[in-house]
Amino acid sequence: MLPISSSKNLEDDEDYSVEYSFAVEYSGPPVSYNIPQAVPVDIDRIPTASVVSMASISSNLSLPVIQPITKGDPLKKKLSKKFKLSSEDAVSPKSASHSIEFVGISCKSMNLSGRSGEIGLVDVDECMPKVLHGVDSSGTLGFSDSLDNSQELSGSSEVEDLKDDDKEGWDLGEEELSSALSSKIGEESIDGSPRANRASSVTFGGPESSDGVHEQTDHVDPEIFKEKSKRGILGKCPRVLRKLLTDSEAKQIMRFEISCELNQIPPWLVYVNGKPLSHEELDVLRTCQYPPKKLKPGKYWYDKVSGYWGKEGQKPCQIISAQLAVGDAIDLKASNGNTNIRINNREITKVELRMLQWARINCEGRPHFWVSEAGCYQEEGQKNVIIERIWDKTGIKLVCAFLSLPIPPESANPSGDEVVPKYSEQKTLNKLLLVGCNKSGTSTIFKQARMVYNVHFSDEERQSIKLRIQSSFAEINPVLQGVPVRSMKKNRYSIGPRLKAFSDWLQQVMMSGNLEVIFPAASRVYQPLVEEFWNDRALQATYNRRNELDTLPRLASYFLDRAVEISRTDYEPSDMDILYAEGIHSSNGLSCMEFSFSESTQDSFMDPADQIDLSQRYQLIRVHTSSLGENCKWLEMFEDINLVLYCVSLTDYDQFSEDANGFPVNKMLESKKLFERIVTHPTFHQKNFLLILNKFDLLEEQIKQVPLTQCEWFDDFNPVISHNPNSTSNNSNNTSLAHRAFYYIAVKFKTLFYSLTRRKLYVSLVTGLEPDSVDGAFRYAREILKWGEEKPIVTVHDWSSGSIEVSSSS
Ligand SMILES: Nc1nc2c(ncn2[C@@H]2O[C@H](COP(=O)(O)OP(=O)(O)OP(=O)(O)O)[C@@H](O)[C@H]2O)c(=O)[nH]1
Ligand SMILES: [Mg+2]
Repeated sequence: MLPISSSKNLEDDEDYSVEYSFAVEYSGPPVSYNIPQAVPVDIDRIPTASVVSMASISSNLSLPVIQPITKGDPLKKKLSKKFKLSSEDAVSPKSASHSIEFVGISCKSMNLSGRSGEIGLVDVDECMPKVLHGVDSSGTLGFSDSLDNSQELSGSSEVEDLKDDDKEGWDLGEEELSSALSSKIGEESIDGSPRANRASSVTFGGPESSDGVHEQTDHVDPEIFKEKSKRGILGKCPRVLRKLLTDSEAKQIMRFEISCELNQIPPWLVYVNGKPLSHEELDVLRTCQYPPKKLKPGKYWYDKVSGYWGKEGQKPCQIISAQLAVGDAIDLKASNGNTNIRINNREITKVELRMLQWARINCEGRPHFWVSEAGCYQEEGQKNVIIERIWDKTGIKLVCAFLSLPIPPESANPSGDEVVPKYSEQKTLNKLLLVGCNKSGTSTIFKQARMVYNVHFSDEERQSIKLRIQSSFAEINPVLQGVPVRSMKKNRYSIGPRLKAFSDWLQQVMMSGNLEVIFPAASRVYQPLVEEFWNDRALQATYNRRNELDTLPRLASYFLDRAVEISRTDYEPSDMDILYAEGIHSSNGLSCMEFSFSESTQDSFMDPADQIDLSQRYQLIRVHTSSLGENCKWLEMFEDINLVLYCVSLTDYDQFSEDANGFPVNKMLESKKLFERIVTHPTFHQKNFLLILNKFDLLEEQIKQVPLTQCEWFDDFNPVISHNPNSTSNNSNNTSLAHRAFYYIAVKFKTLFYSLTRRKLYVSLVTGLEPDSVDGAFRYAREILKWGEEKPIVTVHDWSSGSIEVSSSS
């Protein structure tokens, strides 16, 4: 039936979607199914509402207050059904006012206007934002405390009721509202179990959890879970409210929402060491110096002695203030550890054990430790032996950062040269481990990556780098001066007595180990001398023959060219200086940084399906082999690494180092041995490896002088023979020779890797000193990670067919 039009012609009426129906009572023969009952509509009882006053929240924001719907209205029943009120809720207890609260939202908001008895939809533009507050169980509409203005609504006795403690809040988002009103959906929107109502929060936001990710629900009280997921949207402004209000108004409302008493965490939903908290305990917890961050309802454990705090069954996530009178005594299995090692009567988790091992705390014999708030370890039964404060150990904070373990709150902003990256959720991080033999170039690649991905050096870091460069420069000078003097003709290479004295003094200072302390001041005093020293004919003559000096590191050339500038007090190291400087990360053999990729031109040519999410975070951990311990036993700390980058210097084939007994070992063979050890380490079982063949620029030079066969592993390298008759091999071209050598070495490692793991090794050709080259290698690493996600079991690649896939950016 079409609507009866009183004032308009049918043709003018736009809304043909409105349908009416009528029903008559069935009076036919009996049927086997239930016949729908028609409930007659009593026109007089259709609810009406009208704006009775304007409630002001602030000077420039007022919201219309709507007249309550009268008791026993059919609409009330309809609404309660839509909102799935349980029958007890719908039946009105005399004084309790259960309020459903929602903000007049959605582009079509509900207009319960005036007394004409019509309910219609109007455009938002035509009306003020409506706040429809609560149909309570007695059928009243009104404000709840969250707007904190119930006083202003005097005159309405129902409003007074809202001050009762026993209020019910509901999340009602725009979708629910509009759909409830347009009778499209209903059932799934709101759940109203009585206890949950007591605890549920009052929100202006939509019902969906902000990040769309819910925490693990098993073994979690459904009540806690519900409360937690609702809490996530507190203070988050729904889209529509943003459209309706100005920024500051919306912000103010959201602030009200957060501070509203009803929205505070119900203490009985926060369990600490198995016991729900009281109001007082929650207060203690919230107001202590270092409270738990973003506390939500849930089950937690708390170690009162040390302040460690975590979710039940999980490793610690924070260190809060110690000695708080909160919760019961801690349970041995609070964090679900299985290490047999206890800290303050809690069995610790595997990662915590790794942290202790890294800190070189002896964990043999299943010790039980007492750990103080300050981080002092004491073994039970050994009263006098107190191990130094764990937080004073070098590198420990870095270790915690990549193990995602908490550090003490007061040291969250550390000083000194330790860079502690911001803690990120483990699950979103892709972890890359960069490792290689001595001088393979790992720290150069690490520093280069820092520059490429804009992980800036702090002022403190720059300062310590500056001292390091200045002092290592000072180390070079005497070497340069001392060595040739003995072996070369005196008249040409010897220096004058004054400079000799200076050089001797430097050497003395170096031996005393005080160079870094003395040098900044010394550089000011001696800067003219350094300049003179440098310009000295003898030194220059020596410098010109620097290639003959084993003792002179290659990088010395770079710094010697800048000698005068570096020895100035106001010298600021450039990025290039930092890149070339050695020993910057050597204090603990461990460096760690987080980065993400910026968009590159390469990416824009990619198929959108292949493009990689730029918000992905990566963590690069560089570890020096000396920190891996005997037989690389500390590698087990890195079990959650996603990709191992193994770095090899291509020039190692003719270089030697000394083994433990003082015998020379070819460095390439040494690197091969370490590679085998790491690849076969149980921690890295089934992990992907990317081999970084580094220092290609140097290989190009070196291969002209020294054949690759110098290393016995490469004795069958024969670049003259070409299996492909079509290839125009040009062996006089050294670049191509270096490339051939690179391919050959890559295949050697691939063969080795395959024999050890039956898997494919990825290879990347790199020149660590070139940013694009390093960037290329990391982008390749990113692709490998992506393939790993798509097909977790990597198929074996047939490298023997002659095809070798490499990422080459040199
Ligand atoms: N020419 C050239 N030099 C490089 C390259 N990569 C590293 N180097 C130099 O090789 C030397 C050793 O590099 P590092 O990055 O310090 O090596 P490492 O792996 O950190 O080794 P440790 O110092 O033992 O920790 C440094 O002098 C670097 O400047 C490269 O690709 N080309
Ligand atoms: Mg280094």
